[in-house]
Amino acid sequence: MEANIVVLGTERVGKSALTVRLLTRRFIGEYGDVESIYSHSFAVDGREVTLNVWDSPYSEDSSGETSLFEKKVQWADAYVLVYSICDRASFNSVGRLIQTIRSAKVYLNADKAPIVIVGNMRDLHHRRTVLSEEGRLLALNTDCHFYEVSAAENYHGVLMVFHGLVDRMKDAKLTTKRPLGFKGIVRSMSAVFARRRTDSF
Ligand SMILES: Nc1nc2c(ncn2[C@@H]2O[C@H](COP(=O)(O)OP(=O)(O)OP(=O)(O)O)[C@@H](O)[C@H]2O)c(=O)[nH]1
Repeated sequence: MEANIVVLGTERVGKSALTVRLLTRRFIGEYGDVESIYSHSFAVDGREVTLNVWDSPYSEDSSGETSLFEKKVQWADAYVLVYSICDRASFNSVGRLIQTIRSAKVYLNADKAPIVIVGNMRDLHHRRTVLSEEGRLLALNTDCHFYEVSAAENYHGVLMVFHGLVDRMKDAKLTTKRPLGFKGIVRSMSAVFARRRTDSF
């Protein structure tokens, strides 16, 4: 099984931290503004699963309808929408993202693509402005799944987010990887560690 996953959310909510945690098990603190697709393979019930995870720095177009944003939505088989539990605006934007994704997918006749809502930075509970119940309620009302995690402190929680998505996609036939149609988007992990800034788009 091969599946494409897009990680979305407003700025500095921990999108790269979650992605890098999944890939390397490490939390490195600061991450470059690198637009990247990473491939990650692991075994589930004896079958190899490959996830192509698209992580991008936040920009205004992440909540809009630009062609790059639409391309991401179309490319993805599933979505990880991240907010920070210390940032109410980032939580509010998740609701809007769900609507945008769902309308695009309805248009594409693929509106059942799983969406996971992730409240990150759980370790900063003393600065919390979004209650767990609010995240859970949003997920319930929008037929999404919900996790609260700390990319900084816990690898297991991050793993659960992505493995949970795999469980939901297992029965779907996601064996065909759709081409992106442009080159130069795949960056190596070394680009993240080197904090290299790119202007590929
Ligand atoms: N305390 C804490 N800090 C975190 C956590 N996750 C990420 N951070 C920090 O939050 C900041 C932003 O993290 P990033 O992963 O770069 O966030 P992003 O959403 O990719 O940001 P953009 O690229 O600007 O869109 C960094 O300083 C991280 O170290 C977490 O779980 N706990």
